[in-house]
Amino acid sequence: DPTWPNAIDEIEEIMTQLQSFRARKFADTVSPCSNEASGPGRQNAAEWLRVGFHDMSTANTFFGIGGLDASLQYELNDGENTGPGHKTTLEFMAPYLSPRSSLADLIALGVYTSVRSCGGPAVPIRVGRIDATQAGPVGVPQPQNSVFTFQQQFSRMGFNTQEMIQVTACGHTLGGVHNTEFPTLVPSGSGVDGEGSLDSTDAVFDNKVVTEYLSGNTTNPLVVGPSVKLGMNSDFKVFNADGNQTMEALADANNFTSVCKTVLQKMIEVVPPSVKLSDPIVPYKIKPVNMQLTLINGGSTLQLTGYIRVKTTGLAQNSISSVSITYKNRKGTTDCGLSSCVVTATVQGVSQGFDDTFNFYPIAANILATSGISSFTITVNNADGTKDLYDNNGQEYPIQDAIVFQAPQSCVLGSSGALTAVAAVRNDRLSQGAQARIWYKTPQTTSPVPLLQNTTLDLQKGQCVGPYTLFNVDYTIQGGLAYEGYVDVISGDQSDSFKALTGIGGTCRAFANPATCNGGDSGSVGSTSIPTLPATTSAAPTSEPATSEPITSEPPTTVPPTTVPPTTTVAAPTHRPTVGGYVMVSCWTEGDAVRALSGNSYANDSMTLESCMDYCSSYVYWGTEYGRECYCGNTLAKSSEAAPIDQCNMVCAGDASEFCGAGNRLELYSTTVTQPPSPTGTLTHEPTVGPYTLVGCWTEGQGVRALGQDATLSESMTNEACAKFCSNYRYFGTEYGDECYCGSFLESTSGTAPLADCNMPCAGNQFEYCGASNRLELYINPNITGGSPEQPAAAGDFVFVGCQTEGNGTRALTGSASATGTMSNEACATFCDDFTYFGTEYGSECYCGNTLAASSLVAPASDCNMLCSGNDLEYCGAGNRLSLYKKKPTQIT
Ligand code: HEM
Repeated sequence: DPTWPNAIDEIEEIMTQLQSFRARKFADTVSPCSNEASGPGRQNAAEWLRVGFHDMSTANTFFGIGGLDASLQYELNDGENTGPGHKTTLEFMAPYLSPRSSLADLIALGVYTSVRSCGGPAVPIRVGRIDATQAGPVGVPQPQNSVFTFQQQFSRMGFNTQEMIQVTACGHTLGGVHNTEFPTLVPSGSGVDGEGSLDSTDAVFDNKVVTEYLSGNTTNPLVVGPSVKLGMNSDFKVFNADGNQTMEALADANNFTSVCKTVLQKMIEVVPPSVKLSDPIVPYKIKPVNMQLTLINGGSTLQLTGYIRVKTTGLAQNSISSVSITYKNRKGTTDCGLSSCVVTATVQGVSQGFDDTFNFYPIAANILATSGISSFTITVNNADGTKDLYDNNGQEYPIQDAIVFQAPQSCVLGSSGALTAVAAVRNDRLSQGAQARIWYKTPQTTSPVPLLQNTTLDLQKGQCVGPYTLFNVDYTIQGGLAYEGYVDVISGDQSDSFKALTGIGGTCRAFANPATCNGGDSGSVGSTSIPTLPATTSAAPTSEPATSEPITSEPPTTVPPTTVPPTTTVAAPTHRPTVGGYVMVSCWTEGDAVRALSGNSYANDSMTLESCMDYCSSYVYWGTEYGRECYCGNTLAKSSEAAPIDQCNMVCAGDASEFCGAGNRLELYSTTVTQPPSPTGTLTHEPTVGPYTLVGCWTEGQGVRALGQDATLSESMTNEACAKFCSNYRYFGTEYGDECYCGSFLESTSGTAPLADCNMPCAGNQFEYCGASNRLELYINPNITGGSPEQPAAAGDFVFVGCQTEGNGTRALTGSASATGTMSNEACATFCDDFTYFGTEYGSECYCGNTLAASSLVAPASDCNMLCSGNDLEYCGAGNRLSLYKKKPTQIT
């Protein structure tokens, strides 16, 4: 493996995590190879390969300028890059542009991705290309050129005649020539969907382009047909440049594959001499992913979260039982306070690339903020009892705790671009100050891809919380692309970098229960200026307000507090129904002269349910007792038994908002999974939760919450918990993993989003999704009637699409129709059950269909404003307006 962290990390992830858990989905539009996501006759895989060539082909290797540098984005109107395919390809890649993945590297990766998706070789990918900021010279080979010109052009690119023939044959095994771009070569009516294929298998990376040419039965429009007379038969001119010698060698299929691998690699490695490319990317065997420290519990705990990704290609299923990390404290020694330095996890999800599969093991370690962390090692615990230790090529995996980005206290609003970035700086480093480098994208008029820029700002010193001090800065990202931004926070020689703004919420959360300042600049304690950016909405999640008086950090005396914590502003303690993958069993007695749980144990004054869970994460049971003790075990002593819940009345020493048993009473939790979960189908969208059914993934409203009537926030949030909290409401939705919103109706500016957007696991259950930033995991209980008229988000098995016009001279939906005086969206859903779509119109009409007429247009949601004849709390379209619904995707039914 490369030494982690590494400059290849981001591209490696985009390249290999294609599907399922934490998928980056880079191959979606080019899979399968025949996919025509941009319209009929427009094969995306072929377009991606051609983009690689066109961007490179203006290179001048004699002067060392140009090459694969993404200058193509500024050259789309120069007459050499005709057709829509270059633009659609670059637009698709644009969101992947980041401080760690240049557009030029993404174009190179596109060559690998499209070729591999079409069954071709794995073209080696090296990264480090630098993006041009303006158009380069012209010089893309054009079909009317002479063979002499072609040879000169390719020689300028660094290719000899043989390589010219090879790389052109390798490119022209995919896709075709288009009538729209080359009407003289592919006249109207010929080809399929206006496309004349370059070989008979235009969606397979094979050598038919060679063998058909040699055998004389090719239909390649650049070899035969009208191109011959017009002198535009460029493939003939190129292929024949050495009397077919090179083509004959390519008639061997294996040779074709290996030659293409070589010349396509050469093609994407034409770069200016100033660019230093990395070694070819080989997927890590073991890779820490998204490792993040966050200061929590009033400043007493640094929570380490992230995943250990393990390559499982070729391994038998379930051959790994768990993965552990063993960390060292800030000083580099193995004393982690009273708690253990080992955290163990079982698999949470799997992902796949073209050639590899990966398991993800979620890490959640609560580390004493005073002792900190500097590095960790990884142990893979195999099912056969053996262990494999990984130490990052002898360096251990480094984690710095000098400055950490505080995602909960940071926030960004997609609409306005208002960003607040908050970091925690260790008090012994305050003299170094703190900066934020903000990476933001702004739309360009000269390119379909926004420009990535950055600015560095000083952070303002704020509140001191225990051994850390919070710093913050406000910045507005112009241009509407705030969610594609990133932040690095920097203090002297240390930084916590590449924090994607998609990963932070819309509401800055106050830092709850700050501990007494410890070693910091006490002068700043009073100026608790961490801004709580008001969400645009009335109902921000109700986190506990920050206490103005820090909670005492003195260790509890022998009798820990038994009831409400000392300040009235702290939320009342609760029994948490779930903690991580564990559910509460009950309050439980110790055994008769034996411990109820006889595995490991520890005790300290920063006890929380989480820290006990982490400590016991390889056990079936754990329990906290007497506020500060933690016990683990795989069985319960026979003589122990359930006790009334109110006997567990001592709050946790480290978190006054939760209970940790009492004297001789365990707050007992048990794992929800008896077996380690199988590595497939783990994390899911729950189709039903009690009486609620999943509608899908929905956006927040514009400037107002989609569900505005009640809200709560919890570190043990699940869809079940939110359903319970919202049980009087027609809708509930979970968001950002730990937020819960209720409403009797849905705001009309909230709309559907791709289900894949809702990609955050619930804070209280790692196996179910709870929305994401600005995305609700939305549920409806159709039996509860709403408070005011609305367009229901779902009816039967259908989900609301939008308000649509009728077709132009035709009905939008032509399958079946009915009209009654008792119409409702539910009634129409039942009537249209066999169809893909239904729509209600003019209050009492119902139409069904499997397709929507192309001339039916999107209308403002407010146009669909006629109440249903059978339900005056719902809208059923209007005159010439359909309230359109579509069947739910099978994933969520
Ligand atoms: C003398 C050199 C070349 C010439 C004159 C040439 C010319 C052309 C022309 C005229 C088209 C039709 C474009 C359209 O109608 O959309 C085309 C398509 C294509 N070319 Fe080339 N090409 C050359 C070399 C290459 C090379 C080296 C590659 C890549 C390695 C490549 C990849 C492709 C691909 C994949 C398509 C299909 C695009 C699609 O289906 O959208 N070409 N080429």
